[in-house]
Order: sequence, then C-alpha cells, then structure tokens
Amino acid sequence: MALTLRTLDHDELGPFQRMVDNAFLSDAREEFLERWRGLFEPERHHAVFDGDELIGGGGIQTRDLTLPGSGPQPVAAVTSVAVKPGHRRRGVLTRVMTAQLHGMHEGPQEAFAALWASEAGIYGRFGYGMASEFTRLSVPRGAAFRPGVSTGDVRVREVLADEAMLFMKEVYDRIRPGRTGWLSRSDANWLHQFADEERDRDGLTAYRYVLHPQGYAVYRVKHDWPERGPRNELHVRELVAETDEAFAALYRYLLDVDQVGELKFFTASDDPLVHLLADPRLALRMRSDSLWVRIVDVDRALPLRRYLSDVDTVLDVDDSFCPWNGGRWRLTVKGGEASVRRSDEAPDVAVDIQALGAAFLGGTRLSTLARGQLVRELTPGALNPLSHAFSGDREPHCPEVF
Ligand SMILES: CC(=O)SCCNC(=O)CCNC(=O)[C@H](O)C(C)(C)COP(=O)(O)OP(=O)(O)OC[C@H]1O[C@@H](n2cnc3c(N)ncnc32)[C@H](O)[C@@H]1OP(=O)(O)O
Repeated sequence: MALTLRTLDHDELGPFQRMVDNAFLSDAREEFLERWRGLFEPERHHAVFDGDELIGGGGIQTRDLTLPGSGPQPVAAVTSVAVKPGHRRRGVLTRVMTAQLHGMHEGPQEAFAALWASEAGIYGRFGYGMASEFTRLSVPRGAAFRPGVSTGDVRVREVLADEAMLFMKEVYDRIRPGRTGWLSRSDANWLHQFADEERDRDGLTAYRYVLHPQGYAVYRVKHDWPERGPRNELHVRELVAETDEAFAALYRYLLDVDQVGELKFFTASDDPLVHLLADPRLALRMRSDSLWVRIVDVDRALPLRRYLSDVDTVLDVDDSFCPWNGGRWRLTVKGGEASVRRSDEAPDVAVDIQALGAAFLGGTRLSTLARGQLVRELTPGALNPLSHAFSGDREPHCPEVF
C-alpha cells in the first residue's frame, strides 16, 4: 500500500508519541503525554501512514534562537523525528524532511531550522551543518581557583523548586538575547525541561536549586559511596549567571559541596571554568556535536544575524535537497549588516549548504570547513575575510535538548 503523509490533528498526540517511543526503543510512556501536550503543534507535525498505521514522522516547535549580534530570531526547532523499525530505509524520513523544509520555503515560515541529532550521520544529507558543540566537563571536588579570582561576598543558597523557578525564568530571559544558541522557553518548555519526575532521573536524585542574586544553578547527585568514603557525582544541569563574579561564585559553590568526588556538566565548549582553575588540567573536557543548523533560504537567513567584519563576496551554493538555494549569491556586509542577492558574476567561494548552516552561529569557521572539503576558495584571498566575518565573539551553545 502507498504511504501517505499529512499533518496531525489535536487528538493525535497519543499515536504520534507512541510511534516515537517505539522508534527510540522505549516503552510507551502515556504518563508523559500531558507534558508533551503543551509543546505539541499538530499543524507542524508531519506523520506518515501505512494504511491507517502511523509509522513515522517529525515535529517542529516554533521558537526563537539567539543569533550572533542580532538576538532572538525565529527558528524551526525540529524534534521527535522517528520511523518505526520495520519501515526504515524506504524513504520515510526523506519525505518528512522534504515536507518540513519545502513547506518552510513555500510558506514562507522560518528561514532556518535547528535540531539535535540522535546520530550524527543522519542529517548532513538533508543540508544540516554541525553548528555548535558542547563540552562534557569533569572536575574533581575542591579544585581550587587561581589566586585573585573574585567570587564576591554574597551568599549562594539552595532553595526549593517553587522558589527558584520564577527567578530562573527572569534571569534566563534577561541573558538570552546575548547568548548565541539559546532558545526561547515558554512555560511548557520550562515544565518539560525541569519536570523532574522520578522516572526522569535515571537513578539520580531530584534537582537541587542554587540561587545567587545574579544567577542560578541546577544539579542532581548520583550516589556512589565505596569503602574509602563518598565519591558522589554532582551533575550540573544548568548554570546561568549575569556576571562573571556570579558565574565564579556558583561554580565555587558546586565544587565545594561535601561528599562529592566529581562535578560533571554538559556545558558550553568555551566554558571559562578552565581559566578560573589554579590547575586547569583538572578540568577534563570532551567535545561533541550539539546543534545542527539548516539554512532554508539563503537570502532570508543570512541577513538575520550580524557579522564581525565587512565583506563583499559572490558565493556559489550547492544545495541538492533545497534547489532554490543553489547557484550564485552576492553577500555584502556593511557595518555588520548583510544583504544577499542573486548574482551572475564569477564566484569567489563555493560552499555546500551544510557549510553555511555550520558557520551560521559563528562557532564553526568557514576556513576549517574548507579544510573539511565543504568549502572551496575560488578567488585567492577571498576565504579568510569571509571566514572572519562569520565568526562570533563567543562559542554558540544550546543549553537544552529539545
Ligand atoms: C531531531 C531528532 O529528532 S533526531 C532523532 C532521529 N530519530 C531516531 O534516531 C530514532 C531511530 N531511528 C529512526 O527512527 C530512523 O532510522 C530514522 C528516522 C533515523 C531514519 O528514517 P528512514 O525512514 O529509515 O530514513 P530514509 O529511508 O529516509 O533514509 C534517508 C537516507 O538516510 C540514511 N540514514 C537513515 N538513517 C540513518 C542513520 N541512523 N545513520 C546514517 N544514515 C542514515 C539512509 O541510508 C538513506 O540514505 P540514502 O539516501 O543514501 O539511501
């Protein structure tokens, strides 16, 4: 029987979520449905049916993502992409990706999309580029700061979730416009991220909330108490600070919690903790991909962010999955602001659309992507100024998996 694709109705969250759980090899979690309901935009969820059976699909959350220099901009936050085992490698995902990306172009809706990939080999073929990374950080308890590091003299204190949540939302929203890669969070997003039900905890404790007048931290503990004494792991979920002093104070607090062996944190790849430490090598760091970005429309997306320096370059874009992007575009940046228009002049730099997505948040250099054979300099000397213009002043970081 031919497969069909359509968007969902309000009452179809249950079957969709059961399909996602099934594809992720999880038991069906009916009790999570209420939480998902707040995030569910049925008209932005595509589902593929084999007869009456929902066998695959993918969703979009309508959110803002902070871009370099220009603050929050509309992004299609792609989520819950799944195909049931038994229906794979027959092009179902390809149909969903086509519906999402072509739909956004035709709408027109958001000019770019972002996602976390369950497996990093999946999304490059659809034009997504690896735009940011996170660092898996591990530091022993008590690791000392350099002499002269200021943590201020305000008291950092632990409170219950109800007291923390309102303050956390305010601090997060104040800082978000300046933090590339951070997403807008509705109340439903906050609930989803910090619901903290026992089944979310994977054997760890409930969240503990730490407040500073200019920031907060949230952590859990994984118990480990061998013969030589406690070696518990302190897992930081989120650390947000408006000032460098608050940042240092919150880290100091977390590093000094008794009965802990190690602090662990999936943090920004440019987390400055390592520079606060007297012995930087105590901070073990392992990097991995976080946000993947897809430019839906070159001419609508590139002007959404600001650039570090001025350039005037003709790009030759290769994009087989969204062919309207293919061909030559003149990118002109003046005073940090970009304009993009069609061009028939000789191209200076050839880019795969993946490379533009990877460079879009300012964290992956076009010059590095050239060494990775996703970018080619055609006019000698054209690549480095372009690469510099795309750079950001800090590494992009997405503090939540959505
Ligand atoms: C944003 C998110 O939600 S990330 C979550 C993604 N989902 C999951 O990981 C859940 C488990 N996996 C699945 O449900 C499915 O295997 C999916 C969604 C990854 C792929 O669905 P399928 O319908 O099998 O993909 P489809 O048949 O369209 O494949 C398209 C291409 O991608 C390739 N591909 C598919 N899955 C993978 C993979 N896991 N790794 C590498 N390549 C892959 C296929 O080989 C095919 O390549 P080709 O065009 O060269 O032939």
